[in-house]
Amino acid sequence: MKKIVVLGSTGTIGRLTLDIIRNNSDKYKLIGISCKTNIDLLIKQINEFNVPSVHIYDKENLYKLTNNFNNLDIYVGESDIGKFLQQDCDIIVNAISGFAGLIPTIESLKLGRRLALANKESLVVAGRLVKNYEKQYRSHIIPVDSEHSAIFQCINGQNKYIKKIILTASGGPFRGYNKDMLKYVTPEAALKHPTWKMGKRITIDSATLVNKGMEMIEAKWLFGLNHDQIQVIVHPQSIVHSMVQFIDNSYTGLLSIPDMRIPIGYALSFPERIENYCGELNLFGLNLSFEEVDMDTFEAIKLAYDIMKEDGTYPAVFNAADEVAVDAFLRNIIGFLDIIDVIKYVLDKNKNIKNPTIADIIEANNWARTAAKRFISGRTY
Ligand SMILES: NC(=O)C1=CN([C@@H]2O[C@H](COP(=O)(O)OP(=O)(O)OC[C@H]3O[C@@H](n4cnc5c(N)ncnc54)[C@H](OP(=O)(O)O)[C@@H]3O)[C@@H](O)[C@H]2O)C=CC1
Ligand SMILES: CC(=O)[C@@H](O)[C@H](O)COP(=O)(O)O
Ligand SMILES: [Mn+2]
Repeated sequence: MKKIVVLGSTGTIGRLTLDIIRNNSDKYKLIGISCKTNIDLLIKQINEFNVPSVHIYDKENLYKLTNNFNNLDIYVGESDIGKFLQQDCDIIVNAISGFAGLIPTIESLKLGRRLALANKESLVVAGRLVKNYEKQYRSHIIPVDSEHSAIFQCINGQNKYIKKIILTASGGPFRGYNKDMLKYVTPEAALKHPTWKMGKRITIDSATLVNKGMEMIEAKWLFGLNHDQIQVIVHPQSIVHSMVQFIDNSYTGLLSIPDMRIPIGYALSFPERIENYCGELNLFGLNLSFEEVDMDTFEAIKLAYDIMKEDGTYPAVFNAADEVAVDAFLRNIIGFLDIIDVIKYVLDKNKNIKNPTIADIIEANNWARTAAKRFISGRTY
């Protein structure tokens, strides 16, 4: 019986992880969960899984927990995350969204645990440090992101023979649009992802292709690649979750229906596999297509190549500016194309720090948020 902690259990990935645990109660026991504000759902999860300990980021609704439970271990705020994770467990799933996932990633790695990592931001903003912690504390990151789970499985121990990886992108809801068409698209339209059901921020990031830019950086660190070993192609059906091309020009790819329970299940069961109740592929009904990515319209891919080459605090600034810009777009304060303009402006103003410490990265994140907010509110920095 493996003991599991799920960080961000109230989110899309968190809820799907609980679904796998629910269906494999002979293999997995949920011993800790966390959320930011959604205490009502957290309470339902505590009751269903009889969870003994929880972490909440915001203390605002703490009273709801203390009123309902006598024997629950409750941890509150960022300063408590290390203590919360110290309990005896086998796998920590980090399904927190955004920069907030970084410290929980580091605390998990310091404990030498298996980390099933959905929070791609941790690797984007601090990839080198995160990989160093993994090595130093003999912990093990298993990717949850569908493309990276696919690549992890496709490499199959043959890292030294990789020529390049081919990261597939659905192209999002605006595939084929030009900049004129993108000018007036609404948050409602951008939230209609063609193949996946996800949280709001990542769904908007898929529409701008910032998500794919982040995934390029994530892949660089996870698999130790150079920027020129990473190719992005558009594959609208989201059936081939990515491919690896080896030096002999053979390719391996991983196919399944687009259902995150498959890569989450693999991150829990690795190196074994568990049966899954997700749908099978109808091979005879498949119509797979691949297209070049339009980098002039979707500039995030070009930016990601530049950021990978520059490294330092640039990736943290890229992520922070995007988090602020996406939030402003969702609140109808800026337009769709402004998202990338905000990111470019903030990157341009940033003084890059090479080989940053965690403190440098946190500072760059805070600086970039302020710069992005000022730019959005019409002031320049
Ligand atoms: N959804 C998907 O299919 C995929 C997601 N990912 C990655 O997984 C991560 C989660 O995505 P997704 O599930 O879609 O996101 P959601 O927005 O659906 O869920 C986010 C979760 O994180 C919690 N959370 C948010 N902010 C904080 C914070 N400051 N401190 C602690 N907890 C916090 C939320 O709590 P509350 O509910 O209380 O707000 C919620 O449980 C992201 O990094 C995303 O890029 C990767 C691949 C696919
Ligand atoms: C499910 C998953 O892994 C997402 O990150 C997905 O990749 C988003 O789709 P896009 O390919 O449109 O970015
Ligand atoms: Mn992905």
